[in-house]
Amino acid sequence: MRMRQNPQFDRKNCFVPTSEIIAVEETELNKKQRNIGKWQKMAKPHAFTVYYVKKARNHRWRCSDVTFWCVDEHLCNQWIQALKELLEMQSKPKQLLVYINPYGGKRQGKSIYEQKVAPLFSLASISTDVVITEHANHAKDNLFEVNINKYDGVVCVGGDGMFSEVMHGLIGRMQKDSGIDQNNPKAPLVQCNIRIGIIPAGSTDCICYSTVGISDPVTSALHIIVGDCQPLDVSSVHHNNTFLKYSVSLLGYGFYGDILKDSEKKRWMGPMRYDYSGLKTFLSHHYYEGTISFQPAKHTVGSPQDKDSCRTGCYICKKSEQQLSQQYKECGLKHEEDEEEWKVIKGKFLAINAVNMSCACPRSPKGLSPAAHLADGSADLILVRKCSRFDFLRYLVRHTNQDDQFDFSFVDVYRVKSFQFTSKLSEDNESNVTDIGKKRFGQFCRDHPACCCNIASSTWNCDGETLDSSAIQVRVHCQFVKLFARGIEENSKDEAAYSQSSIEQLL
Ligand SMILES: CCCCCCCCCCCCC/C=C/[C@@H](O)[C@H](COP(=O)(O)O)NC(C)=O
Ligand SMILES: Nc1ncnc2c1ncn2[C@@H]1O[C@H](COP(=O)(O)OP(=O)(O)O)[C@@H](O)[C@H]1O
Ligand SMILES: [Ca+2]
Repeated sequence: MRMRQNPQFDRKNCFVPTSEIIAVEETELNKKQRNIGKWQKMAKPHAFTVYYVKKARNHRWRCSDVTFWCVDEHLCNQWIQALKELLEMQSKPKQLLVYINPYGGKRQGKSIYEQKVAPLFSLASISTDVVITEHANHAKDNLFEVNINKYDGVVCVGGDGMFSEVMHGLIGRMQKDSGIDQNNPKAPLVQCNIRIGIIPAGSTDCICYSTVGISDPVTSALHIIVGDCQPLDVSSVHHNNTFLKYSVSLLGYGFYGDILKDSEKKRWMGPMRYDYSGLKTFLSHHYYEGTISFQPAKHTVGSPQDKDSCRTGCYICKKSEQQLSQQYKECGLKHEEDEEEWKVIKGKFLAINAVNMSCACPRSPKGLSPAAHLADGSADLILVRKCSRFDFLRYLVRHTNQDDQFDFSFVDVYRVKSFQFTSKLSEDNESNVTDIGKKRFGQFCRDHPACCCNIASSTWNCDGETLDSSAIQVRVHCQFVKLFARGIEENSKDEAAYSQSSIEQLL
C-alpha cells in the first residue's frame, strides 16, 4: 500500500506492505486539527489512522502511524472497511496465551510485557490470557492442561530457557494427544503447528536474536502481531531409550556445559553470571576425552563455512528441506539411517557444540556457527580439540569479530543430521575402581580450577538447561516448530537504499 504522509507534515512517500499494517482506526479530529491548513475551509473532514511497522536500522521495528483525511464520509468508511477486511484475511493472531517468567534475565519480564508489549497487542485487538509463572516448569505443565485449540499462538516472555520450557510443553502435548512415545529415539514425532512468540527478557536470548536479528521486546511483539511464521529445526536428545530434551539453539559439552553448571548456582547475578562463570571455566581449561559419531547431512546444499548465512526466505533451507522429504519418500527413515555411514572421531575436546542455528546473540553477533540454517534439517557440530589457553582465547575472541572461527588447526565443523557422544569415563567401564577414583579425583579438580587435568566428564548444556547424562544420541527434526518470526531480513543498508529509492521516485 502506497501512502502519502499528510502534505503539510511531510513530503515523503512511504511504502508499507499491507501485511505490515498493525491496525486501522477511525480518527476523531479535535478542534485544533480541524483548523490546520486547507482543511479548515471544510465543513467536517473525516479521517482514519493506519498503524504500521516502521523498520529502523539493525532489524529494529517500531510502530508508526499515518492519518488520512477526506471530506467524503462514505469514502472514508469504505477505506476503513476495506483495510479491516484485508487484515482479517491475513494469518494475524487474534487470541494468544502468554507465559511470563518474572525471574529470568534481569527479572523485568513482567514490566517489559506490561509496558512495551500489552499496549501493542491491544492496539492490534489481540486478546490474551496471561500466566505469570510461579515456579520452574509451571508453563510446561500448564500447556498439558489448557484448551490449546482456542489460541492462535503461545508467547513466552523470558530467555532461551523459558522458550525451551514452552516448546517442551507444546511438543509434549502434541505427542501425548497423538499417542507417540517420546522415549523411542526413532518415533515419528508429530509436528507442532502452533506458532511460538518470544519476547526477549532473559540473559542470552540467542533464539530470539538468531530468528529476528535483534533482542528487542517491541520488535518481537510486532513480528507476532503481523503474524510472521518461521519454521525451526529441533534436535531430540535421548540417553539409550530415554527421552532427555529437545534443543533448538545450543547443545554444548565441555566449555559451555561447565559454564552453565557453574552459573546455575549464581542465577541471582542475572546475565552477569555467564561472564563470571565464563572466566572461571576459561581459566580451569578442562578438556574431556570421548567418542563422537555422526551422520553427515547429505541432503543439505549449504556448508558451515559458506559466506552467505541464513536470511528471510532462505533458499538453502527451502532446497534442503525439499531434498530431505524427497529422500524420505524414496527410501523412508529405516533405510536412510542405515544407508548413511557413521563417521567416528575419538579425542580430547575443550568443547563440543552442536547448534541448530547460528546462536547469534548480543554477546556474539555472528554466533557460534554464522552459516548455520534455521530450517535446513541439519545441525553444525563444532569440535574444539585440546589446545593452549592462548589458542582457545583466540578462538573465543573470534566469536566477537568478523574473522572465521573455524580457521584453526584444532577446530573442526561438520553439518550433521544426527550424532552420538560417549565420554571416555563411560567407555572405561572395565574396572569401577578407576571410575570411583576418577569421580572423586574429578570432584577435587572441579573444586580447584588451577588444576588442568582432564576431569572424567562434563555436563551437556541444552538451550541453557543441564542434561542428566553425558552419553547422548541426537537426531535433527527438520522444521519441527514454528515461530512468529521471519528470520534475519537483508541487512539495513539495503533498507536505507530502499527508502532512498522511494524518495527519488517522488522527486
Ligand atoms: C574473551 C571473549 C569471550 C567471547 C565469548 C563469546 C561467547 C559467545 C556466547 C554465545 C552463547 C550462545 C549459546 C547460547 C546458549 C543459550 O541457550 C544459553 C541460555 O540462554 P538464557 O540464559 O536462557 O537466555 N546461554 C548460555 C550462555 O549457555
Ligand atoms: N517463576 C519461576 N520461578 C523460577 N524459575 C522459573 C520460573 N519460571 C520459569 N522458570 C525457569 O527459569 C529458567 C530460566 O528462564 P529464562 O527465562 O531462560 O531466564 P535466563 O535467560 O536468565 O536463563 C527456565 O528454565 C524456566 O524453567
Ligand atoms: Ca539447522
